[in-house]
Amino acid sequence: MSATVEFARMNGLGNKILVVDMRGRPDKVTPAAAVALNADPHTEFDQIMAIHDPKAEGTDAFIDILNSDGSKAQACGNGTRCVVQALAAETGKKAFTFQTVAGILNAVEHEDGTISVDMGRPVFDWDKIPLAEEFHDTSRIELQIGPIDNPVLHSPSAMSMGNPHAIFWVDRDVMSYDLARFGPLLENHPMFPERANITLAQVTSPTSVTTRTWERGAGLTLACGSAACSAAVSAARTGRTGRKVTINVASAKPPATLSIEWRERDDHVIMTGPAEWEWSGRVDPSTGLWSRDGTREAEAQ
Ligand SMILES: N[C@H](CCC[C@H](N)C(=O)O)C(=O)O
Repeated sequence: MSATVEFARMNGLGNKILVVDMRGRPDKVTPAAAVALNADPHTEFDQIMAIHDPKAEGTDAFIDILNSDGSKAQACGNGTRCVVQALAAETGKKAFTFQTVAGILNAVEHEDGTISVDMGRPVFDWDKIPLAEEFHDTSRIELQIGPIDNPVLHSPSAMSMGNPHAIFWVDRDVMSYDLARFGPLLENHPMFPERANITLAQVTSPTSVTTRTWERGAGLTLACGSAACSAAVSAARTGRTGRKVTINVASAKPPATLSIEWRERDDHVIMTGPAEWEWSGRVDPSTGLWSRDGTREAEAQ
């Protein structure tokens, strides 16, 4: 078995993704490899999407998702679009069914190159998100940060989109908050036994929401697809918007949008947006040692 495999550096609205081709191998991308790749400015990333051989009939691949701290994620919307683009370019297929630890995901690439991912059903039960305390209604939970009588952020909507999310509603520019400071405190708050992705959301119309996210296990990222889905669902669930919204991802560079529909007929959340290939190379999935295709750097390594 070769020591190295192909990988591609891609992004979804600036969310930094490494797509690693582990097909035909029994091993996994190790947490140590993830940490090493993230420590190098050329390969630093938010998520690794490792494509493995399918484990279940009717699926195209099993996808393992790692955060940049080496921890596992159950869902990654932006990364899933990157996987679709990579596999569509390789195979010419347009529709895919993936298996992840969180379940089955269907995705399709459209004529215009955008990609829709069916992210499945949102989960609102407090113990499945999971939260540490019982809440009958998780659309507004008791949690605040800042001075007790004048909190900076409070009463988030909590839910799982396969992975845990807390959405804090704000009424001014999401970029004006010190999320680098509050993000880690909230991600690791005792309310979230499996930690949580933390999103600031400003509703700008009945069909649009602006978001910015601190990701569990990855920190401040330019964009987060599952958080965009969670903001859209939570906005509709609390009567702030309808079930079809445009999410303006304020931190994306340049600022960009995702279309999200929380489908009435089957409760599924459909996320549509772009993916972008940047460059390819080879990587050792156990150590993270890598080289880039077609460059001197590759020859040197
Ligand atoms: N960037 C991803 C989410 C990563 C989730 C991860 N930070 C976690 O739940 O641990 C997305 O586009 O959905």
